[in-house]
Amino acid sequence: MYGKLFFIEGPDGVGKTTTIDLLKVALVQRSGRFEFLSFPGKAEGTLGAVIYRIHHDPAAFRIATMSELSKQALHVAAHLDAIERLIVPALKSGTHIFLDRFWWSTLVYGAAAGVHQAGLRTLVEAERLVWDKFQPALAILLDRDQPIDRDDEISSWLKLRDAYRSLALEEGSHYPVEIVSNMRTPVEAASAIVTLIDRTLEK
Ligand SMILES: Nc1ncnc2c1ncn2[C@@H]1O[C@H](COP(=O)(O)OP(=O)(O)O)[C@@H](O)[C@H]1O
Ligand SMILES: Cc1cn([C@H]2C[C@H](O)[C@@H](COP(=O)(O)OP(=O)(O)O)O2)c(=O)[nH]c1=O
Repeated sequence: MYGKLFFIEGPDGVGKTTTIDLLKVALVQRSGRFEFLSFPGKAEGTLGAVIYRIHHDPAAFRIATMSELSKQALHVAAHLDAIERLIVPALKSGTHIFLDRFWWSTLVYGAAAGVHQAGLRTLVEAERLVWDKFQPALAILLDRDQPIDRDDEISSWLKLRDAYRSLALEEGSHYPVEIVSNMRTPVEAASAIVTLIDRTLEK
């Protein structure tokens, strides 16, 4: 049987990494193997690692300026690499996959940067085609009304939050989507997610 695909989304500083660290511990006892991947990942020797560095430090690659749409196209390239090389083979072998981010981030961060909307949607469409029959079994949108430990301008951060919430509503008609509050302790948020995952695994 194929593994199930899970992911967590949300703007920077909402608590994804912290929650995932707790989920890794909690899900060890579950039947079926879980693999946790940051999407697209930044393991040395991968396209994802190079694109992560280009995103955060373009000057290191002697890139003086870069259009925002081309930046998102690089993200999509790294996603395609991870999907084809790692994720789909793992799902086919029966491993459950839990991703830190999904193409939702491409749409949300691209839109926030003001990129050409039809161009962005078309890039993401290529990625959706490559996911093929693998629909997410459960998408988690982690939610707060403010980021933690980040200097981001609050109004920009709230726009990202709203964009994620709208996307969650839109995507919820295609596969299960849950908005989980992180306005509580990390352990409480993680245990709410474990309950949702257990319910999904029982199906
Ligand atoms: N529920 C929570 N309550 C208090 N602090 C939290 C909570 N969740 C995460 N944090 C803290 O918030 C900061 C950002 O969390 P992080 O997991 O790195 O977010 P993300 O991966 O979404 O950017 C970290 O300092 C983390 O310790
Ligand atoms: C996945 C993805 C992330 N991003 C953004 C979100 C984050 O601001 C940034 C890197 O995200 P992330 O992978 O969470 O790494 P880190 O928290 O270590 O910086 O890239 C995009 O712009 N497009 C995408 O497709």
